Amino acid sequence: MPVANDAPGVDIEGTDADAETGDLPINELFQSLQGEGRLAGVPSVFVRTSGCNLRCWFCDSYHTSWEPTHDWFAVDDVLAAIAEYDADHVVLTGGEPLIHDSSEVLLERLADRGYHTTVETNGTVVPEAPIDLASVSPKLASSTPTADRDPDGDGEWADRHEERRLDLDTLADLVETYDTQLKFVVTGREDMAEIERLIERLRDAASARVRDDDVLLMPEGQTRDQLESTRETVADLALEYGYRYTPRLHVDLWNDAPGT
Ligand SMILES: C[S@@+](CC[C@H](N)C(=O)[O-])C[C@H]1O[C@@H](n2cnc3c(N)ncnc32)[C@H](O)[C@@H]1O
Ligand SMILES: Nc1nc2[nH]cc(C(=O)O)c2c(=O)[nH]1
Ligand code: SF4
Ligand SMILES: [Mg+2]
Repeated sequence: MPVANDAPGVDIEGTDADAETGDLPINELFQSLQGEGRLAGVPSVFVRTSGCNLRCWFCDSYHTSWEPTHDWFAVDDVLAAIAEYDADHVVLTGGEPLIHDSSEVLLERLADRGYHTTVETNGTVVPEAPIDLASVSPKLASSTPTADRDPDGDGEWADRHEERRLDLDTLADLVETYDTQLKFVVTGREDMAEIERLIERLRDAASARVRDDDVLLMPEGQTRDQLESTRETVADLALEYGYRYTPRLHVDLWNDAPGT
């Protein structure tokens, strides 16, 4: 599916056209190897919705967050596009896929058809839908688009991002409801205190167990060159703290090429 350039805007709360028509704003749909997390290396079809309720300064999917582009597709057409590929695994990502009500419909239909589903989410929304692996990436303070790091202006999103990025009850609800991995984008050692504190609070708040194994550290970097300077530090931190390390296989393999 092509990336559209002149589609109508996406309401950041996900309460716009999709609520009325049941359509989803799709930025891209492609097959690749899952590049991140527990299922890294597994051939998967990626469905990338457009629109996000956050604005990480480092977002590697700029055209779903800072400057969203998409075409609107009926859920049935998304399913037909997925069926074109010989794949058992589907990854629903974005943008933030769970701001769209129709993502729940898509996930129901994918489960009916026997697909294994992973949802890549920032952990601010709890859906009512079947998900095999909730790949939750809670956003740390180092993700906030302060004026000096805003890719698109002068920090006008910083306060909203800061207010929304973490909600402990929502994270607890997610880990209680789904098989969950917690995948943190790590920019450096400074992030570790916040991760440790968050995991501690989540363990207190949630009735489900959160194992060290469920916590993954992922180096920040949109390109091979950027990863070159972060990956070893993050690998060392995983060893030091006893959490998992996850590579960004797709970036190692294909750099920042679209549709990978
Ligand atoms: C584009 S996001 C879409 C899903 C959801 N909005 C989220 O953030 O989890 C997909 C994954 O890429 C990660 N990511 C985005 N930009 C990144 C970067 N510059 N370096 C490393 N990971 C990044 C996110 O944390 C998330 O795990
Ligand atoms: N190959 C590949 N693996 C991924 N895992 C999570 C991705 C995402 O953008 O959510 C992603 C992606 O964009 N490409
Ligand atoms: S939450 Fe995900 S899609 Fe949204 S800006 Fe951050 S990385 Fe990008
Ligand atoms: Mg990606």
